[in-house]
Amino acid sequence: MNPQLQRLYAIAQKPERRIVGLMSGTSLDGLDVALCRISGSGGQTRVVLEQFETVPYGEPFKDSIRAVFAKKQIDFEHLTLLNEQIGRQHGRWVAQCLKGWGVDPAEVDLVASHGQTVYHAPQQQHRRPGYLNATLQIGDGDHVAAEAGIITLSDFRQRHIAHGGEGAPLAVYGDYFMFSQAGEDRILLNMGGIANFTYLPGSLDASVVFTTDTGPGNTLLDAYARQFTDKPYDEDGQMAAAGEVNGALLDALKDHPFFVQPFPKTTGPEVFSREYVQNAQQHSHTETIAPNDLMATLARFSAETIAQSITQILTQGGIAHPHVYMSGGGAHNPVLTGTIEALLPGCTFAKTDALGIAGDAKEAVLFAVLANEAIAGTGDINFGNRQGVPSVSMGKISFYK
Ligand SMILES: Nc1ncnc2c1ncn2[C@@H]1O[C@H](COP(=O)(O)OP(=O)(O)OP(=O)(O)O)[C@@H](O)[C@H]1O
Ligand SMILES: CC(=O)N[C@H]1[C@@H]2OC[C@@H](O2)[C@@H](O)[C@@H]1O[C@H](C)C(=O)O
Repeated sequence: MNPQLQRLYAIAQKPERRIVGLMSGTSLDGLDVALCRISGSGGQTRVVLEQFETVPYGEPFKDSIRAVFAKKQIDFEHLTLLNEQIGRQHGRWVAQCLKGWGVDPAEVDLVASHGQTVYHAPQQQHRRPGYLNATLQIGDGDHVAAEAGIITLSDFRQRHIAHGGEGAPLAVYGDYFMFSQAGEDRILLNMGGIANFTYLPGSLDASVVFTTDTGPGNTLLDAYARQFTDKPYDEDGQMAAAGEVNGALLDALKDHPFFVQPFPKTTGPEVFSREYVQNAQQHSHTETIAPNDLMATLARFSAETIAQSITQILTQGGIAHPHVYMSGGGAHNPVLTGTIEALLPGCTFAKTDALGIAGDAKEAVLFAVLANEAIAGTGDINFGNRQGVPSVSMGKISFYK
Protein backbone atom coordinates (compact mmCIF):
# COMPACT_ATOMS: atom_id res chain seq x y z
CA MET A 1 0.00 0.00 0.00
CA ASN A 2 1.11 3.59 -0.67
CA PRO A 3 2.59 4.69 2.71
CA GLN A 4 0.68 8.00 2.50
CA LEU A 5 -2.57 6.10 2.08
CA GLN A 6 -1.59 4.10 5.13
CA ARG A 7 -0.87 7.35 6.97
CA LEU A 8 -4.25 8.73 5.95
CA TYR A 9 -5.94 5.57 7.21
CA ALA A 10 -4.19 5.99 10.56
CA ILE A 11 -5.14 9.71 10.69
CA ALA A 12 -8.80 8.79 10.14
CA GLN A 13 -8.71 6.51 13.19
CA LYS A 14 -7.02 8.94 15.60
CA PRO A 15 -9.13 10.22 18.48
CA GLU A 16 -8.10 13.74 17.53
CA ARG A 17 -6.43 15.35 14.56
CA ARG A 18 -4.38 18.50 14.08
CA ILE A 19 -5.57 20.23 10.92
CA VAL A 20 -4.46 23.53 9.39
CA GLY A 21 -7.43 25.28 7.75
CA LEU A 22 -6.72 27.85 5.02
CA MET A 23 -9.02 30.50 3.62
CA SER A 24 -8.39 33.29 1.18
CA GLY A 25 -11.68 35.01 0.54
CA THR A 26 -13.19 37.51 -1.85
CA SER A 27 -11.61 40.49 -0.03
CA LEU A 28 -8.09 39.42 -1.13
CA ASP A 29 -6.71 40.75 2.16
CA GLY A 30 -4.56 37.72 2.86
CA LEU A 31 -4.39 34.02 3.70
CA ASP A 32 -6.12 33.02 6.95
CA VAL A 33 -4.20 30.15 8.58
CA ALA A 34 -5.89 28.32 11.48
CA LEU A 35 -4.22 25.46 13.35
CA CYS A 36 -7.04 23.39 14.85
CA ARG A 37 -7.21 20.39 17.14
CA ILE A 38 -10.33 18.47 16.16
CA SER A 39 -11.88 15.44 17.79
CA GLY A 40 -14.95 13.47 16.78
CA SER A 41 -16.97 14.12 13.66
CA GLY A 42 -20.48 15.17 12.65
CA GLY A 43 -22.54 16.42 15.59
CA GLN A 44 -19.73 15.26 17.96
CA THR A 45 -17.12 17.52 16.33
CA ARG A 46 -15.10 19.44 18.92
CA VAL A 47 -12.64 22.11 17.80
CA VAL A 48 -9.90 23.89 19.68
CA LEU A 49 -8.32 26.76 17.75
CA GLU A 50 -4.65 26.46 18.75
CA GLN A 51 -3.14 29.19 16.56
CA PHE A 52 -4.38 31.73 14.04
CA GLU A 53 -2.66 34.15 11.72
CA THR A 54 -3.59 36.14 8.63
CA VAL A 55 -0.64 36.34 6.24
CA PRO A 56 -1.29 39.62 4.41
CA TYR A 57 -1.13 39.72 0.63
CA GLY A 58 1.31 42.29 -0.74
CA GLU A 59 -0.05 44.74 -3.33
CA PRO A 60 1.69 43.04 -6.32
CA PHE A 61 0.17 39.67 -5.33
CA LYS A 62 -3.29 41.27 -4.95
CA ASP A 63 -2.98 43.00 -8.33
CA SER A 64 -1.87 39.79 -9.95
CA ILE A 65 -4.97 37.98 -8.62
CA ARG A 66 -7.23 40.93 -9.50
CA ALA A 67 -6.15 40.54 -13.14
CA VAL A 68 -8.21 37.31 -13.32
CA PHE A 69 -10.62 37.84 -10.40
CA ALA A 70 -14.37 37.84 -11.16
CA LYS A 71 -13.68 38.86 -14.76
CA LYS A 72 -15.39 37.37 -17.82
CA GLN A 73 -12.37 37.94 -20.04
CA ILE A 74 -8.84 37.23 -18.84
CA ASP A 75 -5.34 36.26 -19.93
CA PHE A 76 -5.60 32.46 -19.82
CA GLU A 77 -1.85 31.96 -19.47
CA HIS A 78 -1.89 34.19 -16.37
CA LEU A 79 -4.68 32.11 -14.80
CA THR A 80 -2.73 28.90 -15.45
CA LEU A 81 0.43 30.34 -13.90
CA LEU A 82 -1.49 31.57 -10.85
CA ASN A 83 -3.00 28.14 -10.22
CA GLU A 84 0.47 26.80 -9.50
CA GLN A 85 1.86 29.97 -7.91
CA ILE A 86 -0.97 30.48 -5.40
CA GLY A 87 -0.86 26.80 -4.38
CA ARG A 88 2.89 26.93 -3.86
CA GLN A 89 2.73 30.25 -2.01
CA HIS A 90 -0.06 29.06 0.30
CA GLY A 91 1.94 25.90 1.05
CA ARG A 92 5.02 27.98 1.88
CA TRP A 93 3.00 30.20 4.18
CA VAL A 94 1.71 27.14 6.02
CA ALA A 95 5.32 26.00 6.55
CA GLN A 96 6.28 29.52 7.67
CA CYS A 97 3.38 29.82 10.15
CA LEU A 98 4.12 26.39 11.63
CA LYS A 99 7.76 27.38 12.09
CA GLY A 100 6.70 30.62 13.79
CA TRP A 101 4.41 28.70 16.14
CA GLY A 102 7.13 26.15 16.91
CA VAL A 103 5.09 23.28 15.43
CA ASP A 104 6.85 20.48 13.52
CA PRO A 105 4.94 19.75 10.24
CA ALA A 106 5.23 16.05 11.13
CA GLU A 107 2.87 16.78 14.06
CA VAL A 108 0.19 18.12 11.71
CA ASP A 109 -2.16 15.58 10.16
CA LEU A 110 -3.76 17.53 7.34
CA VAL A 111 -3.98 20.86 5.56
CA ALA A 112 -7.45 21.92 4.40
CA SER A 113 -7.08 24.45 1.60
CA HIS A 114 -9.93 26.49 0.14
CA GLY A 115 -7.77 28.09 -2.58
CA GLN A 116 -8.69 31.36 -4.22
CA THR A 117 -12.11 31.77 -5.81
CA VAL A 118 -11.55 33.42 -9.18
CA TYR A 119 -15.04 33.02 -10.62
CA HIS A 120 -18.36 32.01 -9.10
CA ALA A 121 -21.13 31.22 -11.59
CA PRO A 122 -24.37 29.85 -10.17
CA GLN A 123 -26.94 29.16 -12.87
CA GLN A 124 -29.25 31.89 -11.55
CA GLN A 125 -26.46 34.36 -12.22
CA HIS A 126 -24.95 33.28 -15.56
CA ARG A 127 -28.29 32.18 -17.10
CA ARG A 128 -26.56 30.50 -20.03
CA PRO A 129 -28.75 27.76 -21.51
CA GLY A 130 -27.23 24.30 -21.19
CA TYR A 131 -24.89 25.17 -18.30
CA LEU A 132 -25.47 24.39 -14.64
CA ASN A 133 -23.98 25.79 -11.39
CA ALA A 134 -20.21 26.26 -11.50
CA THR A 135 -17.42 27.84 -9.48
CA LEU A 136 -13.63 27.94 -9.82
CA GLN A 137 -11.03 28.01 -7.04
CA ILE A 138 -7.34 28.02 -7.95
CA GLY A 139 -4.14 27.30 -6.01
CA ASP A 140 -3.94 23.58 -6.65
CA GLY A 141 -3.75 21.34 -3.57
CA ASP A 142 -0.83 19.29 -4.94
CA HIS A 143 1.41 22.37 -4.67
CA VAL A 144 0.17 23.18 -1.16
CA ALA A 145 0.90 19.58 -0.07
CA ALA A 146 4.37 19.52 -1.65
CA GLU A 147 5.45 22.85 -0.10
CA ALA A 148 3.98 22.16 3.35
CA GLY A 149 5.01 18.46 3.40
CA ILE A 150 1.52 17.61 4.70
CA ILE A 151 -1.37 15.65 3.14
CA THR A 152 -3.76 18.29 1.83
CA LEU A 153 -7.49 18.35 1.12
CA SER A 154 -8.68 21.02 -1.31
CA ASP A 155 -11.25 22.06 -3.90
CA PHE A 156 -14.15 21.61 -1.47
CA ARG A 157 -16.84 23.27 -3.54
CA GLN A 158 -17.08 20.90 -6.54
CA ARG A 159 -18.76 17.99 -4.76
CA HIS A 160 -21.35 20.40 -3.33
CA ILE A 161 -22.21 21.38 -6.90
CA ALA A 162 -22.08 17.78 -8.12
CA HIS A 163 -24.85 17.01 -5.61
CA GLY A 164 -27.15 19.89 -6.47
CA GLY A 165 -25.73 22.86 -4.52
CA GLU A 166 -24.28 26.11 -5.84
CA GLY A 167 -20.86 25.38 -4.27
CA ALA A 168 -21.58 27.80 -1.41
CA PRO A 169 -22.17 28.74 1.31
CA LEU A 170 -20.35 25.81 2.89
CA ALA A 171 -20.35 27.53 6.28
CA VAL A 172 -23.50 25.68 7.26
CA TYR A 173 -21.62 22.39 7.68
CA GLY A 174 -19.13 23.78 10.17
CA ASP A 175 -21.70 26.01 11.84
CA TYR A 176 -24.07 23.11 12.46
CA PHE A 177 -21.36 20.88 13.91
CA MET A 178 -19.62 23.55 15.99
CA PHE A 179 -22.23 26.07 17.06
CA SER A 180 -25.62 24.34 17.37
CA GLN A 181 -27.03 24.73 20.87
CA ALA A 182 -30.12 22.95 22.15
CA GLY A 183 -32.80 25.43 23.16
CA GLU A 184 -31.26 28.47 21.43
CA ASP A 185 -32.17 29.61 17.91
CA ARG A 186 -29.00 31.00 16.40
CA ILE A 187 -28.03 32.97 13.32
CA LEU A 188 -24.34 32.81 12.37
CA LEU A 189 -23.76 35.91 10.24
CA ASN A 190 -20.45 36.20 8.36
CA MET A 191 -19.57 39.50 6.70
CA GLY A 192 -16.61 39.08 4.36
CA GLY A 193 -16.51 40.51 0.85
CA ILE A 194 -19.88 38.79 0.45
CA ALA A 195 -22.22 38.25 3.42
CA ASN A 196 -23.94 35.00 4.34
CA PHE A 197 -25.74 33.47 7.29
CA THR A 198 -26.70 30.10 8.72
CA TYR A 199 -29.83 29.52 10.77
CA LEU A 200 -29.33 26.91 13.50
CA PRO A 201 -32.57 25.89 15.21
CA GLY A 202 -32.63 25.34 18.96
CA SER A 203 -34.40 22.04 18.14
CA LEU A 204 -31.09 20.84 16.54
CA ASP A 205 -33.20 19.49 13.65
CA ALA A 206 -30.70 19.36 10.75
CA SER A 207 -33.50 19.25 8.19
CA VAL A 208 -34.52 22.84 9.01
CA VAL A 209 -30.96 24.21 9.16
CA PHE A 210 -30.73 26.94 6.60
CA THR A 211 -28.01 28.90 4.81
CA THR A 212 -27.72 31.58 2.13
CA ASP A 213 -25.64 34.45 0.81
CA THR A 214 -27.38 37.80 1.23
CA GLY A 215 -25.38 39.99 -1.19
CA PRO A 216 -22.45 42.33 -0.60
CA GLY A 217 -20.70 42.56 2.74
CA ASN A 218 -17.53 44.65 2.33
CA THR A 219 -16.76 44.17 -1.34
CA LEU A 220 -18.22 47.47 -2.62
CA LEU A 221 -17.04 49.42 0.43
CA ASP A 222 -13.51 48.12 -0.18
CA ALA A 223 -13.59 48.96 -3.90
CA TYR A 224 -14.49 52.59 -3.18
CA ALA A 225 -12.20 52.91 -0.16
CA ARG A 226 -9.38 51.96 -2.55
CA GLN A 227 -10.58 54.54 -5.06
CA PHE A 228 -10.97 57.42 -2.57
CA THR A 229 -8.07 56.72 -0.19
CA ASP A 230 -4.75 54.91 -0.05
CA LYS A 231 -6.23 52.32 2.35
CA PRO A 232 -7.67 48.90 1.44
CA TYR A 233 -10.89 49.47 3.44
CA ASP A 234 -12.91 52.10 5.31
CA GLU A 235 -11.37 51.59 8.72
CA ASP A 236 -14.03 51.35 11.45
CA GLY A 237 -16.51 52.77 8.93
CA GLN A 238 -15.14 56.30 9.40
CA MET A 239 -16.03 57.55 5.93
CA ALA A 240 -19.48 55.95 6.00
CA ALA A 241 -20.17 57.42 9.45
CA ALA A 242 -19.31 60.90 8.16
CA GLY A 243 -21.70 60.67 5.19
CA GLU A 244 -25.45 60.75 4.56
CA VAL A 245 -27.38 57.86 2.98
CA ASN A 246 -28.74 58.78 -0.46
CA GLY A 247 -32.24 57.25 -0.74
CA ALA A 248 -32.46 57.34 -4.54
CA LEU A 249 -29.11 55.57 -4.95
CA LEU A 250 -30.00 53.05 -2.23
CA ASP A 251 -33.23 52.15 -4.06
CA ALA A 252 -31.34 51.74 -7.34
CA LEU A 253 -28.72 49.52 -5.66
CA LYS A 254 -31.42 47.29 -4.22
CA ASP A 255 -33.13 46.90 -7.59
CA HIS A 256 -31.59 43.61 -8.73
CA PRO A 257 -33.14 40.15 -9.36
CA PHE A 258 -30.73 38.56 -6.82
CA PHE A 259 -32.66 40.17 -3.97
CA VAL A 260 -35.98 38.60 -5.00
CA GLN A 261 -34.56 35.18 -5.91
CA PRO A 262 -35.71 32.43 -3.52
CA PHE A 263 -33.33 31.13 -0.81
CA PRO A 264 -30.81 29.57 -0.71
CA LYS A 265 -28.78 31.58 -3.22
CA THR A 266 -25.20 32.63 -3.75
CA THR A 267 -23.43 35.48 -5.45
CA GLY A 268 -20.08 37.23 -5.70
CA PRO A 269 -18.09 40.21 -6.93
CA GLU A 270 -18.94 39.08 -10.49
CA VAL A 271 -22.27 40.89 -9.86
CA PHE A 272 -21.50 43.31 -7.02
CA SER A 273 -18.74 45.32 -8.63
CA ARG A 274 -17.87 48.96 -9.26
CA GLU A 275 -19.74 48.67 -12.55
CA TYR A 276 -22.86 47.65 -10.60
CA VAL A 277 -22.59 50.82 -8.50
CA GLN A 278 -21.94 53.00 -11.57
CA ASN A 279 -25.11 51.64 -13.22
CA ALA A 280 -27.13 52.37 -10.08
CA GLN A 281 -25.66 55.89 -10.00
CA GLN A 282 -26.73 56.46 -13.60
CA HIS A 283 -30.26 55.24 -12.93
CA SER A 284 -30.60 57.41 -9.83
CA HIS A 285 -28.76 60.44 -11.30
CA THR A 286 -26.26 60.42 -8.44
CA GLU A 287 -23.01 60.33 -10.41
CA THR A 288 -21.69 63.37 -8.53
CA ILE A 289 -22.43 62.04 -5.02
CA ALA A 290 -19.78 62.98 -2.43
CA PRO A 291 -17.39 60.15 -1.43
CA ASN A 292 -18.58 59.94 2.19
CA ASP A 293 -22.23 59.87 1.09
CA LEU A 294 -21.45 57.08 -1.36
CA MET A 295 -19.73 55.10 1.43
CA ALA A 296 -22.69 55.71 3.79
CA THR A 297 -25.09 54.49 1.08
CA LEU A 298 -23.01 51.39 0.30
CA ALA A 299 -22.80 50.49 4.00
CA ARG A 300 -26.57 50.92 4.31
CA PHE A 301 -27.06 48.77 1.19
CA SER A 302 -25.06 45.88 2.72
CA ALA A 303 -26.70 46.24 6.13
CA GLU A 304 -30.27 46.47 4.78
CA THR A 305 -29.96 43.52 2.42
CA ILE A 306 -28.43 41.42 5.24
CA ALA A 307 -31.19 42.43 7.69
CA GLN A 308 -33.95 41.91 5.14
CA SER A 309 -32.79 38.35 4.35
CA ILE A 310 -32.62 37.49 8.04
CA THR A 311 -36.06 39.05 8.68
CA GLN A 312 -37.56 37.01 5.84
CA ILE A 313 -36.28 33.76 7.34
CA LEU A 314 -37.36 34.67 10.86
CA THR A 315 -40.86 35.59 9.65
CA GLN A 316 -41.23 32.43 7.54
CA GLY A 317 -40.05 30.20 10.38
CA GLY A 318 -41.92 32.01 13.17
CA ILE A 319 -38.59 32.54 14.94
CA ALA A 320 -39.01 35.33 17.46
CA HIS A 321 -35.79 36.10 19.34
CA PRO A 322 -32.73 34.46 17.84
CA HIS A 323 -29.18 35.10 18.95
CA VAL A 324 -27.06 36.52 16.13
CA TYR A 325 -23.32 35.76 16.22
CA MET A 326 -21.26 37.87 13.84
CA SER A 327 -17.93 37.07 12.18
CA GLY A 328 -15.75 38.10 9.23
CA GLY A 329 -14.05 41.45 8.73
CA GLY A 330 -17.38 43.31 8.57
CA ALA A 331 -17.92 42.51 12.25
CA HIS A 332 -15.18 45.13 12.89
CA ASN A 333 -17.13 47.85 11.08
CA PRO A 334 -19.39 49.63 13.62
CA VAL A 335 -21.46 51.27 10.88
CA LEU A 336 -22.41 47.86 9.47
CA THR A 337 -22.98 46.18 12.83
CA GLY A 338 -24.83 49.18 14.32
CA THR A 339 -27.21 49.43 11.36
CA ILE A 340 -27.92 45.69 11.33
CA GLU A 341 -28.61 45.72 15.07
CA ALA A 342 -31.02 48.65 14.67
CA LEU A 343 -32.83 46.89 11.81
CA LEU A 344 -33.27 43.62 13.78
CA PRO A 345 -34.62 44.77 17.16
CA GLY A 346 -35.92 41.30 18.14
CA CYS A 347 -32.42 39.73 18.02
CA THR A 348 -29.58 39.71 20.52
CA PHE A 349 -26.07 40.21 19.14
CA ALA A 350 -22.59 38.93 19.91
CA LYS A 351 -19.50 37.84 17.98
CA THR A 352 -18.57 34.21 17.36
CA ASP A 353 -15.62 34.89 19.67
CA ALA A 354 -18.17 34.42 22.48
CA LEU A 355 -18.59 30.82 21.21
CA GLY A 356 -14.85 30.12 21.36
CA ILE A 357 -13.90 30.77 17.72
CA ALA A 358 -12.53 34.19 16.76
CA GLY A 359 -14.64 35.75 14.01
CA ASP A 360 -11.61 36.37 11.81
CA ALA A 361 -10.64 32.68 11.97
CA LYS A 362 -14.09 31.15 11.48
CA GLU A 363 -13.91 30.46 7.73
CA ALA A 364 -10.41 28.93 7.92
CA VAL A 365 -11.64 26.73 10.80
CA LEU A 366 -14.60 25.71 8.63
CA PHE A 367 -12.30 24.14 6.05
CA ALA A 368 -10.42 22.25 8.77
CA VAL A 369 -13.78 20.89 9.95
CA LEU A 370 -14.75 19.92 6.39
CA ALA A 371 -11.44 18.06 5.96
CA ASN A 372 -11.98 16.32 9.29
CA GLU A 373 -15.43 15.24 8.12
CA ALA A 374 -14.09 13.98 4.78
CA ILE A 375 -11.47 11.82 6.48
CA ALA A 376 -13.10 10.79 9.75
CA GLY A 377 -16.82 11.41 9.20
CA THR A 378 -19.27 8.54 9.04
CA GLY A 379 -21.06 10.04 6.05
CA ASP A 380 -24.41 10.27 7.79
CA ILE A 381 -24.80 14.06 7.90
CA ASN A 382 -28.40 14.66 6.95
CA PHE A 383 -29.57 18.12 6.07
CA GLY A 384 -32.85 16.70 4.85
CA ASN A 385 -31.52 16.85 1.28
CA ARG A 386 -32.80 20.40 1.07
CA GLN A 387 -32.00 21.96 -2.23
CA GLY A 388 -28.69 23.78 -1.89
CA VAL A 389 -27.48 21.86 1.19
CA PRO A 390 -26.53 18.39 -0.04
CA SER A 391 -25.63 15.84 2.62
CA VAL A 392 -22.12 15.07 1.40
CA SER A 393 -18.53 15.28 2.60
CA MET A 394 -16.17 17.43 0.52
CA GLY A 395 -12.54 17.83 -0.50
CA LYS A 396 -9.98 16.13 -2.76
CA ILE A 397 -6.82 14.50 -1.46
CA SER A 398 -3.24 15.47 -2.39
CA PHE A 399 -0.33 13.42 -1.10
CA TYR A 400 2.92 15.29 -0.59
CA LYS A 401 5.19 12.87 -2.39
N1 LIG B 1 -11.54 47.67 11.37
C1 LIG B 1 -12.27 47.47 10.26
N2 LIG B 1 -13.14 48.41 9.84
C2 LIG B 1 -13.89 48.23 8.72
N3 LIG B 1 -13.82 47.13 7.95
C3 LIG B 1 -12.96 46.16 8.32
C4 LIG B 1 -12.15 46.26 9.49
N4 LIG B 1 -11.39 45.13 9.59
C5 LIG B 1 -11.72 44.36 8.52
N5 LIG B 1 -12.66 44.97 7.75
C6 LIG B 1 -13.27 44.49 6.50
O1 LIG B 1 -13.18 43.10 6.42
C7 LIG B 1 -12.65 42.70 5.15
C8 LIG B 1 -11.99 41.36 5.27
O2 LIG B 1 -12.96 40.45 5.70
P1 LIG B 1 -12.81 38.89 5.56
O3 LIG B 1 -11.37 38.52 5.70
O4 LIG B 1 -13.80 38.28 6.46
O5 LIG B 1 -13.26 38.68 4.04
P2 LIG B 1 -13.02 37.44 3.09
O6 LIG B 1 -12.93 36.19 3.89
O7 LIG B 1 -11.91 37.77 2.18
O8 LIG B 1 -14.37 37.46 2.23
P3 LIG B 1 -15.46 36.28 1.96
O9 LIG B 1 -15.94 35.80 3.28
O10 LIG B 1 -16.51 36.97 1.15
O11 LIG B 1 -14.75 35.26 1.13
C9 LIG B 1 -11.73 43.85 4.78
O12 LIG B 1 -11.50 43.89 3.38
C10 LIG B 1 -12.54 45.05 5.28
O13 LIG B 1 -13.51 45.42 4.37
C1 LIG C 1 -17.68 30.97 -4.19
C2 LIG C 1 -17.12 31.52 -2.93
O1 LIG C 1 -15.92 31.51 -2.72
N1 LIG C 1 -18.01 31.99 -2.05
C3 LIG C 1 -17.60 32.52 -0.75
C4 LIG C 1 -17.80 34.02 -0.71
O2 LIG C 1 -17.40 34.54 0.55
C5 LIG C 1 -18.54 34.59 1.40
C6 LIG C 1 -19.62 33.97 0.58
O3 LIG C 1 -19.19 34.30 -0.74
C7 LIG C 1 -19.66 32.44 0.75
O4 LIG C 1 -20.74 31.95 0.00
C8 LIG C 1 -18.37 31.75 0.30
O5 LIG C 1 -17.46 31.44 1.33
C9 LIG C 1 -17.77 30.85 2.56
C10 LIG C 1 -16.53 30.40 3.25
C11 LIG C 1 -18.77 29.69 2.50
O6 LIG C 1 -18.78 28.92 1.54
O7 LIG C 1 -19.48 29.51 3.48
